[in-house]
Amino acid sequence: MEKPSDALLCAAAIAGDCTRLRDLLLAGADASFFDSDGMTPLMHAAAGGHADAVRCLLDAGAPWNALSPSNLSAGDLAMENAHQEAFDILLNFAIQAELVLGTIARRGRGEGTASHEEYLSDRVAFGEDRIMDAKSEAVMMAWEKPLMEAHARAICFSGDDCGRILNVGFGMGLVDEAIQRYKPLEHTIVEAHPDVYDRMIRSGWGEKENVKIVFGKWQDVLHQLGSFDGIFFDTFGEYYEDMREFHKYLYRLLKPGGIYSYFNGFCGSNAFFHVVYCQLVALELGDLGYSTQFIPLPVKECLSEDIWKGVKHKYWQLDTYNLPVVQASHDSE
Ligand SMILES: C[S@@+](CC[C@H](N)C(=O)[O-])C[C@H]1O[C@@H](n2cnc3c(N)ncnc32)[C@H](O)[C@@H]1O
Repeated sequence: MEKPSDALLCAAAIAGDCTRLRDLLLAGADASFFDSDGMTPLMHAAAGGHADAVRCLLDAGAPWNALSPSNLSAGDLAMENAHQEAFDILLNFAIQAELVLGTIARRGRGEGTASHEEYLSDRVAFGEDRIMDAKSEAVMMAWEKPLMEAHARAICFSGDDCGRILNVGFGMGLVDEAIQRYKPLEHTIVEAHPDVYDRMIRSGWGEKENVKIVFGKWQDVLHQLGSFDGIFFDTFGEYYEDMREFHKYLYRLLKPGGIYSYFNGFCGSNAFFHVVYCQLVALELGDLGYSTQFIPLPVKECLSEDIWKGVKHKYWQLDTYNLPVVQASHDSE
């Protein structure tokens, strides 16, 4: 139940009055209170750029990932208002929280999908501009073509020639079409869905001289793959934890000097959460000995409301896509 001190907490956060905030919190005010505008004290403090108040509220248990009615978190408000110090405090806190709890970490696409096994055993539907799963989630969409071309460019330029390339997740084959243009010596594609695999075979991918198709989940076939100059990872229905697991094998999958990239769709409907996940992945890859750079690509023009017709979950709503380019830290020095 709302207490009078809860509303006073918002007023103190708006004023950036830390002494008052601490007194109210000690007296039992609720740091996770939402006022009548759907704002928390932390959102008010962040929007006003009151860095000390942000710190004080986080220490008192204020939820960093609460969303306002317009889907903005405290971090989004600090970012929108260019309050660097408040933003940095929120970002560091969020990264630590996600490292421990992983509360917002889901996958890039298909947040509503019940289970990966279910996805793999259900039928998928192929359209002109999309592949849909049985639950009306988009498995892959044609608007991503320029992104896939950019990913192919990133992983196919690790040396003088394109060498051996691995793509995990065929989908519509957009990245693979782009990879083929670089004429790799060998191009291995791992795909786990029987319908997607059938379609690949029927469209002639099995007859390409430099292409090797491996049917199965990457988890089951990695041991037979060898090592590569370029790797792209883009699956569906999997969680951040799955990609993290894949990263553990990079040390033997990626040749020295090789480039790794992944579809960076994490938290694609909230700008701050997305930044948290860019930093989190970079941090965890850093611990494994890899450095990550993000190339910002504008995507606003690829997206219109129309393209999402019939799609349950709009998995991307941000104006900029951050394309990750990952290489061994000693290669990038
Ligand atoms: C988003 S699509 C890939 C799109 C692709 N990058 C393109 O350019 O069209 C994801 C693909 O990964 C496949 N997939 C999902 N889980 C997988 C797994 N564990 N191993 C291999 N493939 C998987 C899905 O069946 C789907 O075809």
